[in-house]
Amino acid sequence: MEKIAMLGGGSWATALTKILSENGARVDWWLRSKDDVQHLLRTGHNPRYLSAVQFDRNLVYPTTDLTDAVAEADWLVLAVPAAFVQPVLDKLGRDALRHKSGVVSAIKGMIPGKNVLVTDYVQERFRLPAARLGVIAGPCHAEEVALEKQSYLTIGSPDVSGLANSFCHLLRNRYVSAHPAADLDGIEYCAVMKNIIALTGGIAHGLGYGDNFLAVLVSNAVQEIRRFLQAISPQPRDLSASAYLGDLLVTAYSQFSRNRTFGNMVGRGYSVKSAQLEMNMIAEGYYAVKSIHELNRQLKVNMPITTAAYNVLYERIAPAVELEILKEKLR
Ligand SMILES: NC(=O)C1=CN([C@@H]2O[C@H](COP(=O)(O)OP(=O)(O)OC[C@H]3O[C@@H](n4cnc5c(N)ncnc54)[C@H](OP(=O)(O)O)[C@@H]3O)[C@@H](O)[C@H]2O)C=CC1
Ligand SMILES: O=C(CO)COP(=O)(O)O
Repeated sequence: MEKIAMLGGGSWATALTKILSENGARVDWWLRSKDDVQHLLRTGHNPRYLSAVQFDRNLVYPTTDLTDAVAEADWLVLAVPAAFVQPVLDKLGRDALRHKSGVVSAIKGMIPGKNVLVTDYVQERFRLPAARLGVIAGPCHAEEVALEKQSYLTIGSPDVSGLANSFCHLLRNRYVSAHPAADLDGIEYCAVMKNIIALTGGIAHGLGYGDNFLAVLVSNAVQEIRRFLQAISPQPRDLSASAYLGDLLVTAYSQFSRNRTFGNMVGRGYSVKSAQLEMNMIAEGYYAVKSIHELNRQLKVNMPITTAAYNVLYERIAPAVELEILKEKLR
């Protein structure tokens, strides 16, 4: 039996724990909330995220003890939002992951302040070879996994035929298709950037812009993402694949999108703080836009959408003013 340590207590950790445990893996699940762990132990349900999902208590072992959760696992899956993951990882000893089959990040964000990809941080901190790292990507909302709607995941890793293939095998089921891919960095950066685009689309929607504008925003976003990836991680890649374009589309258009919802509130006049409080979930794009903007100070890629989102969220430019400027730059 494969043993997996799942880190994170939110929607995506809950959905992935459902998929993995229903496929017969043992999941040692680290959550930060003692109350949530107690509730899971008592009832088999995560009380605050996808609470309808019932877990098999012979396969799923919730705990607040991080070292315990990780100790015996073959695989580590990271599903703590990027803004909070570094302090969690830093509690583990530098050799704690040395014998794992792989560390797979399900996080779509960057380490704030350091502005590095989560897998780059893990590789450096735990001195792991790149071939032991992977990302879980693709257009997939936790809410639809809970409802067992057909979904597609891509596992990116330099070790396509080993790590990526093996992890796909752990995920595939009646309603989840999983495919391996080699472009770890490109997939991870794209997953970060699509959140910024969806957030900006949400701002536009909140201001009253319609579907015509959103379609143009998304088309321009593909070009912006292409330019950025070409500058930061140049290699041939097909951006129309679902790990890139599919993820951008689901986030930009879905009712479940946290980033779009957050942007929509900002467009309607909520402050960042009140939008965050009201959502009760994490919009990674808010943090990502700062990292990408700062990274781009050196790269100097033309990124009008990211610049607009940064100006609204961090320079306190009125959304209506910033969108007026952005609209002139789109084609
Ligand atoms: N939801 C989805 O459909 C998908 C999410 N992802 C990615 O998964 C990652 C996790 O997101 P998701 O599961 O959606 O998160 P949610 O928005 O569902 O939940 C938020 C999580 O963040 C934790 N959290 C909030 N504030 C803090 C803090 N200050 N310190 C530490 N932890 C905190 C919460 O813990 P608590 O409840 O204890 O407050 C909770 O576990 C993100 O990178 C996201 O982009 C990727 C694909 C799909
Ligand atoms: O990445 C995700 C789905 O693929 C989740 O992010 P959003 O909730 O913002 O769409």
